[in-house]
Amino acid sequence: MELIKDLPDRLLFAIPKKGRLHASCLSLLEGADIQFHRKSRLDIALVKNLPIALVFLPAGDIAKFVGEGNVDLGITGQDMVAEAEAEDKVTEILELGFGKCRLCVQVPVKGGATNVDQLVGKRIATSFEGIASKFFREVDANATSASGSEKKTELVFVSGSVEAACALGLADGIVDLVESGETMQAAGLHDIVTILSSQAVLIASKKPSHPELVQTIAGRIKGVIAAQKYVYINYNVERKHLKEASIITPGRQAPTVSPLENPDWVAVSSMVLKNNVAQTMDDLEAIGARDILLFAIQNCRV
Ligand SMILES: Nc1ncnc2c1ncn2[C@@H]1O[C@H](COP(=O)(O)OP(=O)(O)OP(=O)(O)O)[C@@H](O)[C@H]1O
Ligand SMILES: O=P(O)(O)OC[C@H]1O[C@H](OP(=O)(O)OP(=O)(O)O)[C@H](O)[C@@H]1O
Repeated sequence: MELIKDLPDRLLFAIPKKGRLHASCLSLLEGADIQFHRKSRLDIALVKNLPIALVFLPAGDIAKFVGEGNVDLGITGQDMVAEAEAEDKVTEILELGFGKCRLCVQVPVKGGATNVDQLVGKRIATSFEGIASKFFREVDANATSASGSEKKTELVFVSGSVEAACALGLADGIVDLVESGETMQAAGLHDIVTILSSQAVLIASKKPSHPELVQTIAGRIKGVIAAQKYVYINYNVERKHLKEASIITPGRQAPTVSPLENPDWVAVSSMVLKNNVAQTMDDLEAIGARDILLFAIQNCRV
């Protein structure tokens, strides 16, 4: 942290130093033209073309540091923000669309609890101590008011490989992240409750040192994300089908319509959502559109 004190004129931007979010963060930085060279094993890198210093930190620490104002800006998971109890201490600027997962209560498929009430008084292994204890305090309190018995669920802290805890006899259930469900299934577990859904977010401290730069970075990152979400479509269609075509490809404001030499036809171009683009092309073909071309958008501001 001493080094950071030597960087008063730069905005401090925290990036997960490894793990699930690291690679996507690097490609966002590249897309936003935030140029830096990270020297081997150094966790601070000066950005060449903007007054920013990147700080590479564990994803779990980023919410805390942004919340306390030690760094101005950061990327981490919403789960980490909740675990650090930093929801009110940071400004969530933007959901980034990657790192999507759910924090779930998981139990053994064979012989495990079928609902969380059956876990009252049992042992739960997790690395999400804060969220899990808050959740089970409530479960315990509800059970107490329903039955009068004052059993407390015991939390067992483990820092990784949480899914192994039940098989090792350490716990009767776990609280951990699920994305594809492969890790959970491989461990013979299934989820019975989702405590929260999460994705990576850009967060800022309440009083960033360079508020205008925060806006610049947010705008650039928004552009990169929008560019990943949309493609640009261009096609020719008979003028008499323009109304239907405009419904299929409405664009963000309206489609761009250009006249052709043949007055019965027009050329249309529009941004369309990438995840539905095959259906969009099928629908255009069905109304007689021709020469349908699709272009990747490298970057945009929308
Ligand atoms: N399987 C997954 N799919 C999608 N996102 C995930 C997945 N697992 C974790 N994440 C997201 O990535 C964040 C960091 O998870 P990761 O497992 O890389 O962290 P870690 O190993 O605890 O962190 P560290 O790098 O500090 O050791 C999580 O808080 C969550 O938001
Ligand atoms: O549902 P899935 O797609 O299988 O993903 C879930 C797994 O991903 C995360 O761990 P990760 O693989 O990042 O390793 P870690 O446990 O070392 O953090 C999480 O802790 C789960 O174990």
